[in-house]
Amino acid sequence: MERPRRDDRRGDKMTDLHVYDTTLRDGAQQEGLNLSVTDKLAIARHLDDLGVGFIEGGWPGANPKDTEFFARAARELDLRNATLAAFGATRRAGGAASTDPLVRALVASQASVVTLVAKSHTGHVERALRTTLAENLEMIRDTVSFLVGEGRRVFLDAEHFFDGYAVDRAYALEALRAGVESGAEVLALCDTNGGMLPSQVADVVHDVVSTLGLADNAESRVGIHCHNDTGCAVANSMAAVDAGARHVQGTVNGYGERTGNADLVTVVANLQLKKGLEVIDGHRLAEATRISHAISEVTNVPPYSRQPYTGASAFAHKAGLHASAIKVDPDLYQHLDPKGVGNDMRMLVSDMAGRASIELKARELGFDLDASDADDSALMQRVLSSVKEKELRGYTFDAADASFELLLRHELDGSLPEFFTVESWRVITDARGEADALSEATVKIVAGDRRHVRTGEGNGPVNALDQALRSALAKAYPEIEHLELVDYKVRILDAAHGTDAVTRVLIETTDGTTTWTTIGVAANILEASWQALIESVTYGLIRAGVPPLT
Ligand SMILES: CC(=O)SCCNC(=O)CCNC(=O)[C@H](O)C(C)(C)COP(=O)(O)OP(=O)(O)OC[C@H]1O[C@@H](n2cnc3c(N)ncnc32)[C@H](O)[C@@H]1OP(=O)(O)O
Ligand SMILES: CC(=O)C(=O)O
Repeated sequence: MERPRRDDRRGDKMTDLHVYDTTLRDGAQQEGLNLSVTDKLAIARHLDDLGVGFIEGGWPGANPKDTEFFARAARELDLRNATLAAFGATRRAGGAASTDPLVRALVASQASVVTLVAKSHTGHVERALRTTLAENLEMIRDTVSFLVGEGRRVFLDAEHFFDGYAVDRAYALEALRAGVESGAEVLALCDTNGGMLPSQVADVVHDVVSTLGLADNAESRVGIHCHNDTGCAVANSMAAVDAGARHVQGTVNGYGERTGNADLVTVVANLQLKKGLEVIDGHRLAEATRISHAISEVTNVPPYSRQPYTGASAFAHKAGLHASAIKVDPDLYQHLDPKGVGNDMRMLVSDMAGRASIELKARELGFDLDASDADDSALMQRVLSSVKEKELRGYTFDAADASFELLLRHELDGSLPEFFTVESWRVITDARGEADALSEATVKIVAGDRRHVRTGEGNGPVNALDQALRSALAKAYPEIEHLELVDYKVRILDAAHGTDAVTRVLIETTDGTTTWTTIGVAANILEASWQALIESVTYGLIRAGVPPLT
């Protein structure tokens, strides 16, 4: 086995600040997030593309999956930017690091960096470890020096550091000293319970840096690891860096135990784009939105639309007043150019829109309208009135871009391209004995010069309608085969009316490259679904460039 080189400095970036990712370890401690070895390898590749300095891969020896991850990583991962770190704990009380099976597993992982969680809070030493304060310091010294002797760079995660500092500052600092004196390169101060506020973090980090003499050029550095229980994980990380921390930990999308960890992308973007510290290559930061979403695909946790910088709504504008100023200069309502993090500005059209919103949205969709032209201006007013009137009835166009585009096209051309006419549709649902209920739909349409009558079966009425409609259109429009319904959402509006309430249906469709959403609103759930289905198909055929009947 090739011995890892302790002088491998790949994780050290141009600005002297480590960007240390723990998505695969602390991120994986999030409720409901479960990664296979293959998922972890895929995420590691994304993190390397993002340009982080270190990727904490997991805890080898603690479970077979993480052990296998490191074995496969050694064979399969060709990291260009990042260094892989193995996470583990100091040795057991009363034992020896050299014979501790979990410490040996860290060595066997072949990772050149080992991050050790160590106790620095007297109460945790006495009550959780159930050992003496002196033995805990010995556990740190023994484990760090053993791993350094094995050629590893050792980073120390001082667990519950801030709480421990409040209870017994001298002991918390003593735990760090034990690490430094044994060769630990990083002393990451952990806000394990996530209860700190930025001013507290700043004061403690400042004290640690000055008391232990760990300012800029010292061999060891102070790091920060924050949880988000006060909603301050990012702010606390920033405060720590301001106070002298030179190693910052976090996870992509803020995954982690309880309320999560500091979102590393937000921290990096703040450091880079707000404070001018080049902590990762600039062109890599411009991939951040794509990478954050790609990682969401792997974790199967839907992306949070309001995630700072990378969320779908991070640069989406709904209010008419905002749009009218953005028309003059996007900077008037944006804190930076979304391109810096690979995101895009979007205009949302709703009942809060004004004519400027319609003009900008139309431009985003490829229609050049000019507010100074009287005809265009009148058209924008008609579209706006139609949007507002429909939103009053339950439509919501900011969630249904494709339906808005159809409405706009209708106003522009006086009608929509007609691909088919609907004669009738109906659905029956049949339940027999213990078997699951099945639905059957019949659709009668005219497409081209022929009438098509088709039935479709499905596990629900909308599925059956979709099947029947596709079957009826397949001959005239073979392109329909590429369209797939990927999501269906129903909301009952004004529930106070019970079954008389209005139903809003949103349907998301894909053609394999793009997805779009259409909307239907009606008293009857099937009628609302049918409207959304018809718009989804119409939009799909327009996108595919299919010539209409009219
Ligand atoms: C703050 C953090 O998030 S740190 C990361 C936490 N992550 C995890 O716990 C996930 C992986 N953990 C595991 O798979 C298991 O807990 C293992 C394999 C590590 C240990 O499992 P077990 O041997 O069954 O022990 P168990 O989980 O019940 O208890 C943890 C033991 O580690 C000890 N321990 C806790 N922290 C440390 C430390 N920093 N150094 C040494 N020992 C420690 C505890 O005192 C306890 O000892 P005990 O068994 O003598 O009571
Ligand atoms: C080490 C770690 O994850 C913590 O203290 O939160």
